[in-house]
Amino acid sequence: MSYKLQMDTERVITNILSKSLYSSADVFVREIIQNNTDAIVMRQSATTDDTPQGRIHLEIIPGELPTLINSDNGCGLTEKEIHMFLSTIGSSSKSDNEEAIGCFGIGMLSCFLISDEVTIITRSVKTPDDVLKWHCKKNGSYTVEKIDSDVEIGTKIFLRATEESKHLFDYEYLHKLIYKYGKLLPYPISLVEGRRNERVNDGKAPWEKNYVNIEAKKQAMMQEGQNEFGCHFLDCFEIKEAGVSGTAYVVAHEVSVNSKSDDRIYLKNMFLTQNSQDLRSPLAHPFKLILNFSEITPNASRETFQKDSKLRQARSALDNCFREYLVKTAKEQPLLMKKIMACHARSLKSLALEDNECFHLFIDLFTFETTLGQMTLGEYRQQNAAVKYTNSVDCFRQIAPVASSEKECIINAGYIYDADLLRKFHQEFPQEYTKCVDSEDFIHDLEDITLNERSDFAEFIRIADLVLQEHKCRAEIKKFSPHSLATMYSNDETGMAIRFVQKSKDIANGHWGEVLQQMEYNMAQATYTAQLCFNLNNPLVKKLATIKDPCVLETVVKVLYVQALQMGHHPLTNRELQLLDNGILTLVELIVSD
Ligand SMILES: Nc1ncnc2c1ncn2[C@@H]1O[C@H](COP(=O)(O)OP(=O)(O)OP(=O)(O)O)[C@@H](O)[C@H]1O
Repeated sequence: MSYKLQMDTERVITNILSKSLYSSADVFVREIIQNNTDAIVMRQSATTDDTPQGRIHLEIIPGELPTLINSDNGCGLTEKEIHMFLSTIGSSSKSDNEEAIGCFGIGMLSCFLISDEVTIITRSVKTPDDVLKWHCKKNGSYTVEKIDSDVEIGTKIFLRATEESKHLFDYEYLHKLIYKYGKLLPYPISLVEGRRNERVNDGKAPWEKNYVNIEAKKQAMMQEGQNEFGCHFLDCFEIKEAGVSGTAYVVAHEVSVNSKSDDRIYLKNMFLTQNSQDLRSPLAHPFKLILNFSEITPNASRETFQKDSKLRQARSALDNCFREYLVKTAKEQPLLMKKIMACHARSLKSLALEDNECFHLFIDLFTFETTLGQMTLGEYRQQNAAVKYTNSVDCFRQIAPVASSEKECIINAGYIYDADLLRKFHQEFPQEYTKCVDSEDFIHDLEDITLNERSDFAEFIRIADLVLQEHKCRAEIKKFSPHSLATMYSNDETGMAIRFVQKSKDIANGHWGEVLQQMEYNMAQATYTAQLCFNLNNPLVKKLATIKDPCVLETVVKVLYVQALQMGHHPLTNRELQLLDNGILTLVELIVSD
C-alpha cells in the first residue's frame, strides 16, 4: 500500500514561511511585483505588435481592514495553469524561462503572511475568452470559477489586511517597500489611494541611463550613492561584467573588518538583499556596492544566495574589477589613491599580507611613520638605500630623537601588520637590504669616542656601571646628535615588559597586586639588556670627566638615569622617583656643605 505525503498548509505558512523563511512580512510586496514582472516578460516574449507596454499597478482601498489590489497586464493564467502552478506549492511556470525572476513556486504563499485569503481574477493571453476567479484560503482550500467581466488581459490580486498586517497597507509604507524592491524594474509601477497616484520606480538603473558626458554620469552616480547610503564617498566606478553590472563606491572612512556588509544587491532588476557577505572577498572591503546580477541563484527566501559556481564566478569577476580600479587609480590619480590608502590602510595591509598580487600592488603606497616623518614606502625607498625598521613602538620611541637628529630614517613598524609587511617585503625583494633595527644595534652603530676620551671617562663609566647594576642597566658612552641630549636609555622587549609589571605593581592592590608580585618574581631570572648611553657631544657629560668625587658622580648618574627614563616617556616606578628625590637632595646638600 502506498500513500502520499500530506501537508498542513496553514501550519506551513504560519510556522515555516512567516517565522523561518522570510525575515519579515514586507516581502509579500517583493513577491507580487516579481510575479507581475515575470508575467509581463512572458507576455512580451511571445510578442505580437499590439502587445501593450507592461505596467504594474497597486491600489489601496481604505477601510477598517484595507484591501490592496495589485494588477498587471502580463500573460494571465489559463484554468489549467491555475491548478498546475498557482495552486500547486513548489510548482512554477517559470522553471524553463531564463528571463523570469521566480523559479521556486512558493512566493505567492507570502501573501498569506498579511492576508487570510487571496482572490485572483485573471484573463490569459492564451484563452482571452475566459475570465477566471481563484479564491484561496489560508488552510489551502480553493475554488476556481469563470466570471463575467471585461477585465483586460493580465492578473489582478485582492489582498485584505488582517488586524496584525493592516499597518503594512499604509500609503507611505507601501511606497517605500515598492521603491526598495522595484526601483530598477523596467516597467512603471504606480501606487494609488483615493486621489493620490504616483509612479514609484525610476525604471532604469542609474548607470544605464543616458548622460551628456562622462562627468555628468559620474556626478549622477555619486549623487545616487549618497542618496542610497546616506554618506559621502571618495569616488565611484562602474562595474560592467558578464552577469553583473552596477556601481562600486569608495567609502570615505575606515571600515571595521567585522562590520556587516550593507550593499544593494539586485537580481534581474529586483532588489534581493543588503547582505552580500558571500559575494565579498577581503578586496571588496573599501567599497559599498549597488549591483544588478543576471545570473546568481538566490535561495528560496531570496535574502541570500546559493554558494554555487555562479557565485564564485561573480565574486572573482568583482575582485578583478576592484583590483583593476586600484591599479588604475594608483597610476593615474596618486592623490586620490593616497586618500584611499589613508582610509583603508589597515584592511589593505591585511589583504596585502594574504594576497601576493595585492602585496606588490600596494606595498609602495602604504604610509609608515618614520624618524623623519610620515612617508610611503615608495618615497622611503627613493631616499634610502636600505629599508630599516623597528618592530615595536617602544623601540622606535627610544631611538627616534637621536635617529631623526642624525638624519637617519627608520620606520616604525610597531603598528599592526607593519612588521609583517616589511618581513614579507624582505622575502619578496631579497636583493633589497632590509634590516630590523633594535635599540642595542642602534646604539652600537653610533659614533665611537676616541681612545683618549675612553681613558678620560674610564672611572666615570666604572662608577656608572656600578650604580646602574641595581637597575639591570649597563653604561655606555658614544657621540651623537642632538648635542642637547645628555643620555639615551634603551631596553629590549623583555626589559620593557618587566618595567611595565614593576610600575603596575606600584599602583595595583589586593589580588591583582599579588598576581603582579608573582609575575615580577617569575621574571626576575629573565635576561635583558637595558643601556644608558651617555652623549659625549653634550656639554654636561663632557664635564663629568672632570669630577673626581665618586659620591657626586654616583648621584649625577642616578639623576641622569631617571631623566633619561622620563625623556623616553617610560613611566617611573616608586623606586625610581625616590632615586630622583634622593639624588637632588644629595646634590643640594653637597652645594650647601661647600
Ligand atoms: N501575476 C501573475 N500573473 C501570471 N501568473 C502568475 C502571477 N502570479 C503568480 N502566477 C503564477 O503562479 C505561479 C506560482 O507563483 P509563485 O509566486 O508562488 O512562484 P514563482 O514566482 O513561480 O516562484 P518563486 O517562488 O521563486 O517566486 C507562478 O509560477 C505563475 O505561474
